[in-house]
Amino acid sequence: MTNTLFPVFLKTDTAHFLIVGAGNVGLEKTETLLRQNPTIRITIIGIQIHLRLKQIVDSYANITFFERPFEENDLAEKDFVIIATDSAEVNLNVRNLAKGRGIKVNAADQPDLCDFYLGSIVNKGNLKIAISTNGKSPVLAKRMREYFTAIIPDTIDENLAVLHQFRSNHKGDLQQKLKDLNTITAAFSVQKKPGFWNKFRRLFAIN
Ligand SMILES: C[C@@]1(CC(=O)O)C2=NC(=C\c3[nH]c(c(CCC(=O)O)c3CC(=O)O)Cc3[nH]c(c(CC(=O)O)c3CCC(=O)O)/C=C3\N/C(=C\2)[C@@H](CCC(=O)O)[C@]3(C)CC(=O)O)/[C@H]1CCC(=O)O
Ligand SMILES: NC(=O)c1ccc[n+]([C@@H]2O[C@H](COP(=O)([O-])OP(=O)(O)OC[C@H]3O[C@@H](n4cnc5c(N)ncnc54)[C@H](O)[C@@H]3O)[C@@H](O)[C@H]2O)c1
Repeated sequence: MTNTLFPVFLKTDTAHFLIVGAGNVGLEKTETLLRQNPTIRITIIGIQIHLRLKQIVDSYANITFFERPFEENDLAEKDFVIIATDSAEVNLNVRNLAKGRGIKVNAADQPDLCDFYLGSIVNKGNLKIAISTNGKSPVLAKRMREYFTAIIPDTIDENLAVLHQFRSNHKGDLQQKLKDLNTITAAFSVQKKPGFWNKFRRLFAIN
């Protein structure tokens, strides 16, 4: 097995993230988290802070910043750590201390230090797709995000609302409910769109 990653969808309302490093990468990762949940709880540590990140910190009550070097106690009561300093030594130290406490770690440019990777995310209301290339090509993950964002209509969220309603109101037994749900979603079946995968193959020049 060469790809053993298991995607999960994390509830961010209850999670507290620690970001160590407040430069370009710290900024990018903060924006990435905020894009999914503007009220996500984040603590950021950095000796110096990127100007734009300072503006973000100042405008979000849910983000706390400490302008100093990382200390072990920063890990207290954190659920996840994103490591983004420009010192490989500091990054490794933070990772080892976090591991000792059972806290899961992402290190921006060091896959070997990561317990989890951040994915590229397609957002269509309640439909969310997370994309990974198993660390092989983040830029392809970005391209795939752009592709799926373009081809999936925004109105999919309206379809979801109707389906949710139907699902909640259905009075039949489970077998009947499943049958009916499959029937009313038949328009989304791949078999109904034979041209789709050919177009996809052409786009990515796959033989
Ligand atoms: C998906 C996304 C999420 C996010 O970070 O938010 C993400 N990277 C994104 C973009 C991106 N990152 C990089 C480029 C420059 C082009 C290139 O190198 O390809 C671009 C493209 C761009 O910016 O346009 C540089 C880079 N990234 C990593 C390395 C180190 C290495 O590979 O060894 C290097 C080289 C550093 C160097 O050379 O110095 C490593 C990782 N990057 C990952 C995630 C994880 C694997 C995800 C997967 O399985 O695919 C992993 C393993 C760890 C992690 O960071 O979680 C986000 C897309 C957001 C979007 O949707 O737009
Ligand atoms: N900028 C990018 O897009 C990019 C892309 C790929 C990889 N990287 C790598 O990622 C790392 C970070 O890049 P960057 O551009 O964010 O660097 P940066 O210099 O902008 O930021 C580094 C941050 O780490 C902080 N820091 C250093 N030692 C610390 C400590 N002991 N405790 C707390 N904070 C500490 C600094 O104060 C600063 O806020 C570098 O190793 C870089 O090579 C960067």
